Amino acid sequence: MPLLSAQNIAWSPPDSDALLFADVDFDVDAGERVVLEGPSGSGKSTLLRCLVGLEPRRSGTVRWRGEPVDAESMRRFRNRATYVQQRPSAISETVGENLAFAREMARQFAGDRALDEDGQHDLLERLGLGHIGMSRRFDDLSVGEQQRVCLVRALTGQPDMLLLDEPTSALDPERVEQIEDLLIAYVDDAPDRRAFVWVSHQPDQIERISTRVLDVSQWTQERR
Ligand SMILES: Nc1ncnc2c1ncn2[C@@H]1O[C@H](COP(=O)(O)OP(=O)(O)OP(=O)(O)O)[C@@H](O)[C@H]1O
Repeated sequence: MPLLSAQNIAWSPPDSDALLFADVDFDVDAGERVVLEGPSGSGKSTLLRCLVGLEPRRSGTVRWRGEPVDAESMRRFRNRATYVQQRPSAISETVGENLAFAREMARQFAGDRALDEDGQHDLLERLGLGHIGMSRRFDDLSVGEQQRVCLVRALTGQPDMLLLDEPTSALDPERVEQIEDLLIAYVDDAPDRRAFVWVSHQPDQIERISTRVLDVSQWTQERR
């Protein structure tokens, strides 16, 4: 059974009937590293946001391990299939508070599997942020630093699926490959239960990270 199924999903902006995309239908199996590609404005970010219920769909169903995701199961789903948005944002003021909040959420949904403070620090170190001050304001970090803190936040619950919207867009090439290697290994270490869906439009990156590529423009509609 697939980890995630998107079935017949369509979306239009709240104030319009003009569909941006329709008939979106795909499965993601455990062990897969799927890239969502497509031209700018084709709807890659919006589709990810639809999958995790942050954009209201016009139609369609999202299934997690075969079960439809509804309002009741949404929080649990988001903790098993964790979304990392394109523009990093703070959930609390300081770096330390952001990480503590992630641990708190992860404890609720992932129990013993969740990373503790040491686990988060190991990860920060692997991402080149070993010395970052816990009292620094998240909003004062560079975007590249924020992206890496967001990745640590997302990995704290050790989710089965990562839904990643251009998570390396603000980083230098060396750091980009470090993060790619880390996330590839994350899936490949538990291919029977983990996968990612990663929005990217850089051909060299797509080549390095993907086992399958989905082009969103196959679902994009002519806009009136
Ligand atoms: N809430 C919204 N209301 C109105 N229009 C929206 C909304 N969200 C997205 N759009 C529009 O939908 C289109 C697709 O946006 P989206 O960010 O999903 O594209 P993308 O493929 O991720 O682009 P990029 O590669 O540039 O990040 C854009 O024209 C955008 O302006």
